[in-house]
Amino acid sequence: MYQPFREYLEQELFRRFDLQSQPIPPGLERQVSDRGKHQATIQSWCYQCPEFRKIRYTYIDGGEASQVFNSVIYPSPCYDLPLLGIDLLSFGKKKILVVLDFQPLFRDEAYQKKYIEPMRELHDNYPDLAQGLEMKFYDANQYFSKYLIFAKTDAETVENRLFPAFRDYLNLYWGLLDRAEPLTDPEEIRRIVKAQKDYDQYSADRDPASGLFSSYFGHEWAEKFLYEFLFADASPLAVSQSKR
Ligand SMILES: C=CC1=C(C)/C(=C/c2[nH]c(/C=C3N=C(/C=C4\NC(=O)C(C)=C4C=C)C(C)=C\3CCC(=O)O)c(CCC(=O)O)c2C)NC1=O
Repeated sequence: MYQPFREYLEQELFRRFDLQSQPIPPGLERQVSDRGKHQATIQSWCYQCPEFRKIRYTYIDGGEASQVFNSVIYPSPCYDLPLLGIDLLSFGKKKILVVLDFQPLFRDEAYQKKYIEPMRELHDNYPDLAQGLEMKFYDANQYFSKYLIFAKTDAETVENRLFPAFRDYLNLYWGLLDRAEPLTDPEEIRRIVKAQKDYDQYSADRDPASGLFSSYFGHEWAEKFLYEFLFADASPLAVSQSKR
């Protein structure tokens, strides 16, 4: 269902950037689950280039039971650009949740003006995809912008509305990168390294997918996938481990 989104992202990346494949820890790149009623395959890709220190995306194909396309693009720490975050989910055809955002590293006004305000026009063009839903797992004020795409929707809207929105948001993101001036002050660069690391820790601790991974591929695999691939700069919390 979301394969055209993955293909489009991939084409854009290869066309615009000089990508280098990055290794994915053994066993995490591809996995097949027979645990559920339906077989599910999870596959991931990882690259880097001078502009982006980590580009990762994952596709879960569980037939009609589950289709997921998830991606995070981390700019090189000499750019204070937001992360590009994509989470497109479909469970059993009826439950379709789509999220797409430029995930801000900082919340000051200058940052908002520079990176978030430019999203406003797109956001306003897609009111059906920007439903202002409440978040249960995450804090909407942390690492999310006010102009994100966040909708509970249907397959037709995914095809006819989300796909053009996806192209528009991606184009805007590449444009922001084009206009961004690389930082040279080591202090400023360190601040970005830290902010991206904090994002990983926050996201790993709250990721609503960990139960899904565990149910398909087992707890051990799920922990490894979360802390060694998806959010590799996060460390497992003692508390959250004992909770699980
Ligand atoms: C392969 C990894 C991966 C998967 C499969 C995944 C799935 C995933 N994301 C979810 C919600 C969500 N996901 C996001 C957003 C994001 N999530 C992101 O990983 C990114 C990059 C964004 C940013 C666009 C939001 C905002 C929600 C709703 C959570 C809430 O209500 O708090 C949910 C809960 C759906 C529900 O029952 O309501 C799942 C299972 N998350 C993952 O990280």
